[in-house]
Amino acid sequence: MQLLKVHGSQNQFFILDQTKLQNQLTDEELVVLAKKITSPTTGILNGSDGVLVVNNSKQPNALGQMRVINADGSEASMCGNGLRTVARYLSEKYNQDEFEVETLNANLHVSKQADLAKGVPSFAVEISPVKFDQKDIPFANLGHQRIIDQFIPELYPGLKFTSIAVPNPHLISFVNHEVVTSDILGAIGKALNSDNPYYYDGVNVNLAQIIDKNRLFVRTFERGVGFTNACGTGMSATSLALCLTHPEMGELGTPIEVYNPGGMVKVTVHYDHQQYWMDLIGNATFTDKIEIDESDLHNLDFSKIKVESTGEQNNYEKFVSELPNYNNL
Ligand SMILES: N[C@@H](CCC[C@H](N)C(=O)O)C(=O)O
Repeated sequence: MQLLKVHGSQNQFFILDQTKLQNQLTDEELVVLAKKITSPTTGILNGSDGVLVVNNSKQPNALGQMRVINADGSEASMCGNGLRTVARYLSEKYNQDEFEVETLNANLHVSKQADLAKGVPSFAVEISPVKFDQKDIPFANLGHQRIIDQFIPELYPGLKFTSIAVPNPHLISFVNHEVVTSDILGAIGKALNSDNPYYYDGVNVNLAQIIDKNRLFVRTFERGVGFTNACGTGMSATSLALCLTHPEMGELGTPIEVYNPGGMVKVTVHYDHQQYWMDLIGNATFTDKIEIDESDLHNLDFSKIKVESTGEQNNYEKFVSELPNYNNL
């Protein structure tokens, strides 16, 4: 059995293709596997942010199904960076360049794109459905049905927030460089992802600096994970928030470059039939192939694994070294 270690903008995952197993892992086994394999101490290759589970899809138009298990064992409805890597995996498995992938709430369109740089494969993935209402995100006790560019001192004094489900839940604030690189992200992220009266299911928290027209730098504290190098749905939700709250800086229908601590993606925000949706384009990098016996996978025994590097990480690092650096953390 082969696992893959992959990343999109250094948002790290293991891909587990359940269709290759004689006996598929149960949901309970997936939870304990995710908790162990993603940990920097008990996991493989310094862990990851989550596990992407590939299954056959029963939907007629989808080439496969992706489930997203966060590092803490919770299941997310979507993962934008992860979907790019699953899109590449299915594209190579079935030799198709454009298709749909079933996710928890929707079948999403994906397509192979030109390499971002030499040896840096790239995919575009649809981010939708987009929702704004309290019940769809969800949040409570904030005195709003929708949160779009509102000061909410209960969440953090002096910052304006926007909250969007894509369909996993996001909270976004546009801030200056000092704030984006400060420990405020951790303070808000930890408060809203532990027992709290506002985001009672947790929320992905994104702080964004507007660098220029159609150019952002975004840091994310992820629900079920913590600090991450990048969050694809977060950067997509933040690009939509930019178009809504700062239309002079973010244009619908035009690629927005979103820099993050792990690299850069491009997000195009669309508005059709009274619905928003986004295209997220970025790398889909496979760093390592991991051979593990199926029985060892069930028993969570990583002691006999064989790891083979793909060599793609060097290409990715060269690509990142040529990007402008807005990080300065
Ligand atoms: N990293 C992801 C989002 C993963 C899910 C998130 N932790 C949640 O629980 O909503 C991305 O790239 O979108």
